[in-house]
Parts: sequence; C-alpha cells; structure tokens
Amino acid sequence: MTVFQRIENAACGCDGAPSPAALMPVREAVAAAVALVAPVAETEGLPLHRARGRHLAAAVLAGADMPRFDNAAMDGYALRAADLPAGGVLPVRGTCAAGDAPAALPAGAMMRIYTGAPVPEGADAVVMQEVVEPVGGGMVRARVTGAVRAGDNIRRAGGDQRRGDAVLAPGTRLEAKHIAICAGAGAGQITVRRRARIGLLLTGDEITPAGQALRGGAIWDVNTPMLTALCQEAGAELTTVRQVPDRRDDLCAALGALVGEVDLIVTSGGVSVGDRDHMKPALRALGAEMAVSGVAIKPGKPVTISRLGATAVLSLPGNPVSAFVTWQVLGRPMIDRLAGAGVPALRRHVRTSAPLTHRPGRCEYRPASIIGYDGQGLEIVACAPHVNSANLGPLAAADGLVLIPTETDGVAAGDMLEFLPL
Ligand SMILES: Nc1nc2c(c(=O)[nH]1)N[C@H]1C(S)=C(S)[C@@H](COP(=O)(O)OP(=O)(O)OC[C@H]3O[C@@H](n4cnc5c(N)ncnc54)[C@H](O)[C@@H]3O)O[C@H]1N2
Ligand code: MOO
Repeated sequence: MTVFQRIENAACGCDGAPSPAALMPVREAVAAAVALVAPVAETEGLPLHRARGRHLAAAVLAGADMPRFDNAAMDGYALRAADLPAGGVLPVRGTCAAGDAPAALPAGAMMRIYTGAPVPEGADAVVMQEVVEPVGGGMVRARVTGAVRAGDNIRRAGGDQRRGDAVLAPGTRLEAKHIAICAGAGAGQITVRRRARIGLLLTGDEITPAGQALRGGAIWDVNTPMLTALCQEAGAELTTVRQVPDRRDDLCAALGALVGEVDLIVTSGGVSVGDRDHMKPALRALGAEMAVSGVAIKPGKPVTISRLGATAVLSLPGNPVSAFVTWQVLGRPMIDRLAGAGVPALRRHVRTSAPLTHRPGRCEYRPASIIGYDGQGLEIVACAPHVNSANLGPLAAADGLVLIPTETDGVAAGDMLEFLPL
C-alpha cells in the first residue's frame, strides 16, 4: 500500500520556502563538493602498528611468495604417496619443524613434520598424525591407516600471493585485515597520505561546552564534539577548533586566517537566511566562489559549499541532526577524496516495515533501526515517523539513515530504500 497523505505538521517547520526548485539535487551537490578538493599530495612512511585508518598512497607489493615455500598444513608425517606400500607401513626417519631449513626425505621412508615446516624435498604429501600409528615399540616404523593422495595437507609456495604481486591498491583504507596482509607481504613500513587537515569554526553565541553551567538562553554545544568525532571517524585531523562570535567581521577574520592553512574549513551554524546568519555574507565579503548554496535535502537544506582561494569551505547548518546528515552526505565524500580513497562501498538497501509519509521536493535521510529480515534475507527497518533537525534521540537510537527519494510522495510497507549505515 502506498500512502499519499500529506504531512500536516512538518517535523521541524522547514518544508516551506525557499522553493525546492532553488535547491540543488543531492547528487549534483556531492559532485560539486568532491570537485572542490583533490587528494592530499604529501605522503609519509609509517610502521604498521600506526597505520590503521590511514589511506595507502602507493600499492603494497608482496616481498616474497606467500607462502614462501611448500609447507605442512598439519602436524604429521611427510612422505611420497607413491612410496606407500599395501598395508601402509614405512620407516620413520628424521624430523622437520617450523623454522628448520628444508630437509631431504630419505627414499622409502616418512619424516615427522610439524605445521608450517618446509616439506622435505622428495615428499609430496603430509599425513595427519591422527591416521598414523606406531608399529612395534616407539615410532621407528609406523602404519598409515587412511588413504593418501599427492598434495594432501601441503600449502603450496605462492598459493596466496606471488612475489611482486600488488596485495593492496593505492587508496585502500587500512583496517586490521589490510594490516595483516601488509605484514604477510613483508611490508613493515608503508606509504600513506598525510591526514586531511580540517579547521572547524563554530558560530552561535548561545553555545556553551557540555558540562559547563548554562545561563540565559545558552545551550550545550553538540556540534564541536560531534564533528570532532566525525572527523576522527573519517580519518581526518582537526588542527583548529574555534568558536567565533556571531559577528560578520569576526567570522571573516576567522575564515581568512584558515585559508591556505588547512585542506578543508568546516563551519557550523549561521548559514540560513536570518540577519543573524553571517556565514554566507562573510564568505561573499571574502570573495568566496559559491559551489553549492542550498540542497534539496532534509534535514540540512541550507548547507553551503564554497572555495576561498584554494581552500574548500563546507558550511553545515547549526541544527545538530542537519549538521550530522549533511556531513555524512557531503562532508564525508570530500574527506574521502582528500584521502585519495579507493572505490566507495556498494550501496545497501533495506525494506521498510511500515508506510512512510514524505513531502516531495527534497530527498530525506530518516533515522532507521534494523528490526529483522525478510524472506530473502534483506534487512527490515523501522523508521522514525519524521526527522527533526534538532532532535538527537532518534538518531542516537538508529542503525542508519534511509533515503526517501525527492519525488516520492509516500513509501509503502515493504518498499526497498537505500540505507546509509551509521
Ligand atoms: N526563515 C527561515 N528560517 C530558517 C530556514 C529557512 O529556510 N528560512 N531554514 C531552517 C533550516 S532548514 C535550518 S537547518 C536552520 C539552519 O540554521 P543555521 O545554519 O543558520 O543555524 P543556526 O541558526 O546558527 O542554528 C540553528 C539551530 O541549531 C542550534 N545550534 C547551532 N549550533 C549548535 C551547536 N554547536 N550545538 C547545538 N546546537 C546548535 C541553534 O541554537 C539553533 O537552534 O535554519 C532554519 N531557519
Ligand atoms: O532544519 Mo533543516 O531540516 O536542516 O533543512
């Protein structure tokens, strides 16, 4: 069932002017945002234990075949399968352990071998010790009780990677699994891009650090800690954080001081249309080139992206949920571009558990929680009834944001929507 009912009471009163026609579609805004930045040119060498979360600037090449030599996958006995007589009894000669130099298998015998040890020259199979039993006293002669085929329990040289193979591509964001393959390839030090440097400017005379007493109309500052965490999550470095008084001159001075000093200036608040909103006038006064000035997105419509000299400026709305969503949709791709990040993750889709109302004109990112799976294993989500750009509760409880497309006037229960995991 599709619900065509209009929203009578929009959640945060922001469904009115300006007309959606004046707003840039999200896809265009993302392209314009990303086009304003380029991968950071400087690189640095890092030991593996400091590399998690960084982006590779160059491919990592395997320094040797992986494995470097044929080796035993099990503790047991190395032998040549063709040597095994009817009845399966062979003499046991010698031992080969991990770390030993490759040995030679005496003809017509088997050799004790341990997991990881080089397979002795002349052997073509390793038999697990569970299927080998002593004949007479000790382990001088032994019987193989199971079937043996050449190749059994041998990890072949180069079976994982060949020396010189690119095991990781430039742009890879290094997580634990990537660190593992670097180490396996013998790369103790790797070349990563310098972290993108972000300068954060907070507007709003009312904002006060969380934990401090509130006076008059003051409120606790959500955006500084939130954006700090979002920058960290994205792998960027916040080099400057400044709260700027709500005066155009102060804002101009603060913006001007960051030009050329950081890779991206991120601002919070003052980007809407009130005469206390100084962000756009300040940017214009400084001669900024406007790339995006309002986007057909809910929440976060007033988000603005510009360039001051060679420095990109992302101006997020002050409402915390709007700042969060516009960071995810526009800011994060800018950071990924600065980091030279490789292929973006595939889009994920979920099914809605209940109908959703939506007013066409802006696409909407709405908090959603995964509550189960349908018959095909697709996640089913429960969505907040609406998104309110100032209410953090639904966001904190959500597993992600569903994207309700711009022109959709209603979503039926069971419809598939794109899902941005958080
Ligand atoms: N006449 C109109 N008014 C508004 C429009 C509009 O189209 N016409 N758009 C609304 C929309 S949508 C949004 S979103 C907001 C964006 O406003 P600003 O970017 O100018 O942000 P502020 O006015 O500075 O603040 C908005 C709101 O957020 C609170 N805030 C600001 N900074 C923080 C912070 N660091 N931590 C917590 N909360 C913060 C601030 O106190 C305000 O309540 O404009 C609408 N208005
Ligand atoms: O309050 Mo607004 O919803 O961010 O577009």
